[in-house]
Amino acid sequence: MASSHYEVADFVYMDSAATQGVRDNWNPKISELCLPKPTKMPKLTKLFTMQEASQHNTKDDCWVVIDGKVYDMTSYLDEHPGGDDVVIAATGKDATEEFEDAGHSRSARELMENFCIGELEVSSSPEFEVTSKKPENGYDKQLGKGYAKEVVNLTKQYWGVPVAIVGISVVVGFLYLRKK
Ligand code: HEM
Repeated sequence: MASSHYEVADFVYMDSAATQGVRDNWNPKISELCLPKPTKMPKLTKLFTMQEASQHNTKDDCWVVIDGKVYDMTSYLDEHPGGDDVVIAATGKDATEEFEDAGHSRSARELMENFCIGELEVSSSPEFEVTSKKPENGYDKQLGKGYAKEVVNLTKQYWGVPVAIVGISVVVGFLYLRKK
């Protein structure tokens, strides 16, 4: 009988006498030998920029971005209990707040996974300023056809550090001069 199970066993016999013990107790299932468990297969996620997602903003082609994921709602618009206009108005931006404000049920959240087509590229989130020219400093990340000015964000986040350094230097200098 030539089944895949026997073909694998024959291959072991051809190996060497050292495999004798292994061979005698050899009874693997073919699935255990060759194939990774399907649950461990990596999932490929398509990434979209906000620029790209925002081009799908009509009744016939409607994508929304909710919580970092991109949903193609075109086929569901007519059935959407909240209407199509609210959804179309929420295209081209992060619609998480609007989605949450509508108080969607658990079944709505399960249903929406059927429309997920990918994820948003992190560097394309709206807090990044988009410029068409590549800036010269090293902080900027590429974003679709433009460039995200991450330096704007870094400045916002770390402005306190230089201010603290300057403040401390002024106080120390002042005390030093007074002592003299
Ligand atoms: C794939 C995405 C979405 C799915 C599957 C979905 C599904 C649903 C469902 C099933 C309901 C009925 C109530 C419930 O079961 O929660 C609903 C209501 C509603 N949805 Fe959505 N929705 C989606 C996206 C959005 C977005 C992006 C917005 C707004 C920008 C929105 C606004 C609303 C509103 C205003 C209601 C009516 C709530 C009410 O009348 O109480 N939905 N949606």
